[in-house]
Amino acid sequence: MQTKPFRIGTRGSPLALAQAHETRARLMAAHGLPEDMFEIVVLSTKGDRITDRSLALIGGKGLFTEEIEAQLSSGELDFAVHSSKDMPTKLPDGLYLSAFLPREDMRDAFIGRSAARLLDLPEGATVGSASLRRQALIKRLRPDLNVIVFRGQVETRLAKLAEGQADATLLAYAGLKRLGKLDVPTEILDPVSFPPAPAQGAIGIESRIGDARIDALLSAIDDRPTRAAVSCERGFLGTLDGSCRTPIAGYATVEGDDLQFRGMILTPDGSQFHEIETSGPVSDAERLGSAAGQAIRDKARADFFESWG
Ligand SMILES: NCc1[nH]cc(CCC(=O)O)c1CC(=O)O
Repeated sequence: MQTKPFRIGTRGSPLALAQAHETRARLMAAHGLPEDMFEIVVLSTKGDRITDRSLALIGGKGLFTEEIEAQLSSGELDFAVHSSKDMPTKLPDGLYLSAFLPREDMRDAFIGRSAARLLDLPEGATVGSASLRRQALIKRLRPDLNVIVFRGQVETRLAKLAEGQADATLLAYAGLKRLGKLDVPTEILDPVSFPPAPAQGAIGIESRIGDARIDALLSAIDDRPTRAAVSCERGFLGTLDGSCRTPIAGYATVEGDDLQFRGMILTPDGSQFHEIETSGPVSDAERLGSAAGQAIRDKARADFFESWG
């Protein structure tokens, strides 16, 4: 019988804390455990401390997870709550994504000041985003727009927008919803023309491989359809490029035993892109994603993909 509280690792941003609290609430409900059986341990990561440079330039996704993973591996934490989107495709030896909460809306939200919709922005308007994927997708649809780097927490980006540093910005709808900012978006972008990042909107829980006690705790809140969709999307991402230097987009939807996936890769300026569509059984989720990655790579090799190095 467990008597000491479970130690849950998380970053300290309001979004990360909301995700840790949601995870705790689901575990309390699933197991009938009191709140004080879960201790939320807030850790600062390199990604949180460095806010003035593009993530792609300072080393990519691992920046938000290194410190937390070190404490998971050493046993100081029992499990960690993450945005699955921020997780590198390769995790440190001995750790894995052991559970996923039911996915929130996966789409991107557009927040416009000078127009409510992306396609209605005036010519040459400025859009703030630090995401290479969003930058490329914006340029693909609106090559005239001026994209500037917007980094930092959701609140920071919204403040920059309100100050007039840009005419519009884009954020994950899921994050805005989790922060209770439902009325902030002026448009929810269609995922076919503006596909989300792999694993966007899915809270993932990382823990040690072979920790039967933690596996038993977490399996009660694991959402199988979300696991399948995220496995497929991460399979796609992993085959193409594990870092975040390449604009890669894609999402899977699951209905019963059937999984559908759409993926896209773009040049950073959005002038060239390739799309792929596939479907198959949920049991093949990861393989479907990596095969789609291989297929889109083959399609693209002839023209632009090779030149990315
Ligand atoms: N890279 C930051 C990040 N990581 C996860 C989310 C949103 C929540 C999610 O996708 O689950 C965000 C903010 C954003 O893209 O607006």
